[in-house]
Amino acid sequence: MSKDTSAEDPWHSGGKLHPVLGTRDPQLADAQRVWGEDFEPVDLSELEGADPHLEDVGEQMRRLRDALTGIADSGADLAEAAELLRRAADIVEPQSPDQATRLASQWRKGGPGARRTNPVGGTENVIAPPLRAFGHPDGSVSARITLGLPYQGPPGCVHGGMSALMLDHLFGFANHWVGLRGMTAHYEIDYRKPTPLLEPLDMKAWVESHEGRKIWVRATIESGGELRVEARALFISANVPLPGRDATAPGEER
Ligand SMILES: CCCCC/C=C\C/C=C\C/C=C\C/C=C\CCCC(=O)SCCNC(=O)CCNC(=O)[C@H](O)C(C)(C)COP(=O)(O)OP(=O)(O)OC[C@H]1O[C@@H](n2cnc3c(N)ncnc32)[C@H](O)[C@@H]1OP(=O)(O)O
Repeated sequence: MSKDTSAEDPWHSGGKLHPVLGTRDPQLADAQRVWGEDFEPVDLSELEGADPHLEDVGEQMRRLRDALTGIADSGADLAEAAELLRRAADIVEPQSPDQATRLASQWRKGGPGARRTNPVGGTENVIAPPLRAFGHPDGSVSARITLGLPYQGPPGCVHGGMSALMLDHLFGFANHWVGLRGMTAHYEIDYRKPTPLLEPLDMKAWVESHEGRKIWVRATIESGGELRVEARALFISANVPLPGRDATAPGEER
């Protein structure tokens, strides 16, 4: 029988989590305008105050990411920016512990897990689309996001892999919102209509059914009131070893 590790373990945590402190939340007001004042974000783990400089670096890098994409034929002079960025990298790189150390530190007991850095919505991950999920009383979760040029696939459209990535992540939230968790085992996706860049996308995910270790989830992406993507997946409740923990850590349990 597994012991309850939920209080100390970011991978095993269940139930309602708490907001990430110190994180800017530009999407909450927008989402509440769309879905009503009572829609709450799916709470994330309460983290000790983020380093404001780290948040700021992330924000400046996202500004650059968005400003750089497609700039090539504009005549912009980037020489000074390149030099400043080289200096910034020269400052940060020597201070950054090796990746194995940073990985383990994310998964320490009571630590943040990968929430700050995951590739969907991680505020400290500059490649992450800024997805913010909201939990609904009916057990579903939703997110509204507008993606820019860095996420382009077909002309003017969202790359299908981005849609798949965001929905897979939203499945994780859908599980979590109803107290389940698992690994994606099987994932099927139908792209019904092109998904536009630069226009709001409304995503929804929910647990359809679950039995034993199997959790079936569904999700959709709509834009302009039209269905663009629908997906279904099977999650299997499973544990994975946590980086930096010894072999008797909860990752071994099932
Ligand atoms: C993710 C939770 C995070 C928690 C953090 C907490 C709070 C954060 C808040 C919210 C969370 C938000 C976001 C979460 C982030 C991301 C979500 C994305 C999730 C992923 O990014 S995840 C990575 C990709 N994922 C993998 O990397 C899995 C690799 N894989 C395996 O690790 C194994 O494959 C495993 C463990 C899946 C099963 O292995 P196993 O040995 O434990 O079990 P076994 O094979 O016996 O299967 C048992 C029964 O499932 C059936 N079954 C199995 N596979 C099937 C398939 N494909 N199709 C149809 N049926 C299948 C069997 O047929 C059998 O059925 P039956 O019992 O009826 O015979």
